[in-house]
Amino acid sequence: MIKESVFKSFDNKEALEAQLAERIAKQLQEAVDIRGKASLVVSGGSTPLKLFQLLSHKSVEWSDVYITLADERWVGGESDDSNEKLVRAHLLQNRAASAKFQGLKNMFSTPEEGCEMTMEQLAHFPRPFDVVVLGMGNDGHTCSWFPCSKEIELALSTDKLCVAVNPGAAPNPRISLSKTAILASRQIYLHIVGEQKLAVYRQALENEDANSMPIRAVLGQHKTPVDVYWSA
Ligand SMILES: O=C1O[C@H](COP(=O)(O)O)[C@@H](O)[C@H](O)[C@H]1O
Repeated sequence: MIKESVFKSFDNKEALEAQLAERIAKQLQEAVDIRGKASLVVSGGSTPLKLFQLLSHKSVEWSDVYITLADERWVGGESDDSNEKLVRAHLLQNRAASAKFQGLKNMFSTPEEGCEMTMEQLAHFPRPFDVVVLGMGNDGHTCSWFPCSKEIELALSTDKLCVAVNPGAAPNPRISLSKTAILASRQIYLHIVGEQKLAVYRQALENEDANSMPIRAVLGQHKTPVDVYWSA
């Protein structure tokens, strides 16, 4: 059994998003006040869209905030599958338009070829990351740590910042921050919505086999605080 992390439950997603956006903004500004700069790692997919919009209006010294992605699909920046496109359209707007964003996808044709360059491009990021916002798929994946991929053990064991992933059961080759990179953070949030994700989360707490449900690699560790934000 995995010991449950901080679990915050909301009646609706709007209440969750409002509180999470407020908390992230506060932590980013505190990091800027203390260290002169802050770093934020966000996930893609469908869940964080409104959270991004709320965050973009927050009063933070955004020009001192470095933003990147937990994972990316290896597709062009104009594709609807691009996590970078989502971030550009919904987070890097309004007050947050001046944040320093670095995407994970580059001009190489595969994530295997592009991985080294991505790591170089992230080398100047303030670390440990101040805030990491993760999502979770119904198969228990987080970042692009897919249980069905042949790279899952590497993603969960490498000391490198990034790993190329070919999910098998999900579309598009991916690049993902590694478990080592994600856990080297001051605060992780797991942002999940709906009864199905709640059931997946509860199933993840049942044992520690991270290869079959990679979210366990985050929930089953005690080095980095993980707050779970769930709404119906
Ligand atoms: O493929 C991905 O899926 C997860 C979960 O996405 P959601 O649509 O269920 O919110 C996401 O966290 C990850 O960044 C994305 O690449």
